Amino acid sequence: MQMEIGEIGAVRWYVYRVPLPGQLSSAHETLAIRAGVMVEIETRSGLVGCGECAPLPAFRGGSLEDVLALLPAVAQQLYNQTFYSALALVQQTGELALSFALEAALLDLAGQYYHCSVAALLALPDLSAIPLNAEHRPIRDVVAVNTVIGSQEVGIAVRQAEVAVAAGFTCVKLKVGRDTQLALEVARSIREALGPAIHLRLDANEAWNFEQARAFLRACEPLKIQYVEQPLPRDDLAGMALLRKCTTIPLAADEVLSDLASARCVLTAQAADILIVKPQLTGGLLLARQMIHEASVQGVRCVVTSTIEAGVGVMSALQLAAASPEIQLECGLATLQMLADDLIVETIPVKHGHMALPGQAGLGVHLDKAALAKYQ
Ligand SMILES: O=C(O)CCC(=O)c1ccccc1C(=O)O
Ligand SMILES: [Mg+2]
Repeated sequence: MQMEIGEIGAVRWYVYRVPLPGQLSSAHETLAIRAGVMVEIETRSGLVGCGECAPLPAFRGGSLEDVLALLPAVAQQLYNQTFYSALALVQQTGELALSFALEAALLDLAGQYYHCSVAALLALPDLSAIPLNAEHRPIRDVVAVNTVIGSQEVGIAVRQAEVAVAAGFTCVKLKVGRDTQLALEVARSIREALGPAIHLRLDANEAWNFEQARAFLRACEPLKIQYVEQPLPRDDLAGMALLRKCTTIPLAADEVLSDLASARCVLTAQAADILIVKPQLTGGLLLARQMIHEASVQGVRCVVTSTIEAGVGVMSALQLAAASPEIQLECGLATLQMLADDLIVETIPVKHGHMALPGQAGLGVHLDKAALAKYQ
């Protein structure tokens, strides 16, 4: 059964720049401002879907300028298209972050049309045959999430971890820099301060070479580390595969993942225990869903994270996590409070280390036009 959502009548976009008042430091950079573009797709019947494109070229992928250069032509192509032909078009824009945004907007429209969440659509085995009148449900309504602490001085990191745990988080992700001695000291201090029950994961953001990573992981073994993200440079799949054999701490792949092909390379090389799936950077929710499925079939667990986008991007990623039965680990979605504004009308609360779907059709969020004007 094909959908009758109606033809696309308008595509609009809003460029934004939002500060991160507290900044976020990693081995890559210090993030102080986040720039992106919100998109809206409107059907001739008056449904409006939204999506968010927030490239992060310092991490991977193209720039916002690349996206803005492409967007007018892609928008032009979308006019008068029906749902499935539009979906096929947006999956190959040439910029993964733009594909993510436009696909999310289309899924938002489809969810509104079918009175179900985007998570429920993503949980369907086949989107090309959405059963009419079926009861569409997501896999779950609530997703467990971690807090994230930037790389910084020991005392500040410990205090931030304690505040997060007092607020109900049971999983803390710590960014660690190039200095493995300092990284060890911070990890040890946080473990001592929080006790043994809290899940503690580390993100090295490619900071180390093989010998540094091996020594660090060995020293970390008593600290009950949940996993370490991207200890080695992204290209070093062989190094990752070898490092996995040298430690009992699970290793996660992040920077190395872009499209589905890159994930398949990681799986084939047995280079990770866990994939960090950032739908903003992998080319869309449907592709990310496929990535999670293929990883799980091969015994590799997945974590969905934001890229510190505003509310539309974070909600898109939350819908993906809620649609994925394979995901048991806490997801990296509790990042909105780092931004000066979430640019949406709704708020997406984090309660006791969990984030809930809004219980609305589609994505369940709407652009805050006043906030977009303020941060344009
Ligand atoms: O995982 C999280 O909790 C937050 C997401 C995050 O850390 C991140 C956000 C933007 C870019 C890179 C990364 C990363 O995981 O390295
Ligand atoms: Mg990471």
